[in-house]
Amino acid sequence: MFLDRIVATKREEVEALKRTLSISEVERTISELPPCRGFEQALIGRNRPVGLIAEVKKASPSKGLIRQDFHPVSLAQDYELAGTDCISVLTDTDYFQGSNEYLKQIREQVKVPLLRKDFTIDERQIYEARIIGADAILLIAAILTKSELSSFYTLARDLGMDVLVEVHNRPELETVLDIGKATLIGVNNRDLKTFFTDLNVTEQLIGLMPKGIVAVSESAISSVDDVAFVRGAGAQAVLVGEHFMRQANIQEAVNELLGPVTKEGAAR
Ligand SMILES: O=C(O)c1ccccc1NCC(=O)[C@H](O)[C@H](O)COP(=O)(O)O
Repeated sequence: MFLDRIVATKREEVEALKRTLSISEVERTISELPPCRGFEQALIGRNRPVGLIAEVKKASPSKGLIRQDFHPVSLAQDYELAGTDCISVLTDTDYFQGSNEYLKQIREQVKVPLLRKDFTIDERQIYEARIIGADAILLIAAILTKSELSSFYTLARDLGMDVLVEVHNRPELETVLDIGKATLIGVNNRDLKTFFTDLNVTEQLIGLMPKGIVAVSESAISSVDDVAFVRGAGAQAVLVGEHFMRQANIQEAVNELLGPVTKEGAAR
């Protein structure tokens, strides 16, 4: 299964990190870094009725190469100019043709809070995320134990980052809610094991979330009707990658999908 292959690759990457990243050294470096930009806060005070995390995504396991003419900084600048609340940057190299360098370069050029989109399975990756300039990390419930979800969440928060915790089914959501830490939860409409996508997953899971959670609908969103559907289901924000990556004019595409900026920030 593809997800198992991705996690196996991450285990190899973590072994390499163990040789190159000293936690005491990175803790010193991190203590001198400026604070993170509020990722979750940007979604709460969103620029439009529905918040947007726009993704910088060159390729994917399900679709192969998505964007040939791929200039990550220029894409991120277009997203920023279009009033995107947050940007997600895929840093996995083997399966998404992403890079830590892309996130570092984008960090230098845009002010929008950044999500490091990767498959976190070890605490070293969390330190690494902070050092390369992430404001938030993704924790995927499908690949972590309950105890890992809890301890990785706490570590990321201790390092000043926000955490988007991703679920795809009811047992995963129940585990996350049982831990009782997550305030920002993403429902992935894509089953990462089969790649099958279904926006109804958003409707099913957001209905089970308590009040106070910032809920994000992720994946397979490509039309105004899709946005209206997940918004009607209770999503305060959407995470969109492939649809934007296939457009020639990114700024126009953002405004067509989400509507114009209204700065209708909403309380939870
Ligand atoms: O996108 C994939 O094919 C994929 C396969 C296996 C694991 C994760 C995968 N994608 C990560 C994501 O969650 C998406 O990049 C993100 O939600 C945006 O989705 P989309 O708008 O459909 O590009």
